[in-house]
Amino acid sequence: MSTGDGVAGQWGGSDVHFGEEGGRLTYGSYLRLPELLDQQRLESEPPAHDELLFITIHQVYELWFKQVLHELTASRDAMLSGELWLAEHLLRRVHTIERVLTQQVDILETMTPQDFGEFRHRLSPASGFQSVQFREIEFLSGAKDPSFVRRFRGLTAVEQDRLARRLEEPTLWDAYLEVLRKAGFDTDSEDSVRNALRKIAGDRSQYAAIWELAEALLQHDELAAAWRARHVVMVERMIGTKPGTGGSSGANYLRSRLDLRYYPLLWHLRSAL
Ligand code: HEM
Ligand SMILES: N[C@@H](CC(=O)c1ccccc1NC=O)C(=O)O
Repeated sequence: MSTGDGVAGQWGGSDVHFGEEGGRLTYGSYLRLPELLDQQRLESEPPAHDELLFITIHQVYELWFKQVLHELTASRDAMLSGELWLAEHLLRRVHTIERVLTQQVDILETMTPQDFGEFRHRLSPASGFQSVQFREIEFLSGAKDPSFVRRFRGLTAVEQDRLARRLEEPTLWDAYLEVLRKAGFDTDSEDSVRNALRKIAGDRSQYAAIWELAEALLQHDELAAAWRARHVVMVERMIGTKPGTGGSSGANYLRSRLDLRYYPLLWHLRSAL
């Protein structure tokens, strides 16, 4: 309800107080800011100046991972229910978030290796390798690899359950194959899928929605690859060839993951166009 504030009131005049109507929801209570802003606890003692940045960056990543999972799950479901425009719309939002995720590396790179060294030794054996949401995104996208679940240490029951469910449920690629089947294509073998993709690519006016969806999936794949590439170069800049706190060989291990692609058939298609 309006309080009928005048111009003076709009600029903070004494008679008008914004945000007091009903006296219930506020900016801080809605966004749970007291809780959110109390979650940055440093391990270093005395406190290392850059550790707040390190924690904040990772927490922001995890918030965006949560959003990405929300959108990818809905995109997958939209494909399964035949709402192709919605599936594509949500994937495009994911692309925008993924670009931000890669750009965020710039912020972390304002930290020098010396300043990282002030608290790095406190982090072991914790590592980004243990990010459950990151692995959920990989599984949901199509790169299901149960060996990662076995290699995780210290997962809570809830986290174990989340990963187990992601291993069971359909991936984005499974959903795309369902789209192909509904459009009348045979998907029984890899060869038949290749043929379907070639046909779609060769007749975009007839298969516009299915083609654009494939392009959106490929874009998601490319943006994930760009993050991996950016991350490993940052790692080399920060720790050179040292082993990782998570127990891997470090940059060497990360380089072994650079060739990962969620949708190899969409990439192979390129050679046939
Ligand atoms: C100073 C910055 C960073 C360094 C030096 C670093 C280093 C590493 C290393 C060495 C690994 C291999 C696992 C191990 O620890 O043995 C790793 C994995 C990983 N890191 Fe980072 N990291 C940094 C920042 C980040 C950030 C900001 C994120 C964002 C969430 C992140 C996410 C990950 C993920 C998801 C993995 C697993 C990758 C995979 O298995 O393919 N890292 N990191
Ligand atoms: N694995 C990194 C440490 C690190 O970056 C990290 C440590 C704890 C939680 C998240 C991390 N981020 C990415 O791996 C290292 O070996 O220096």
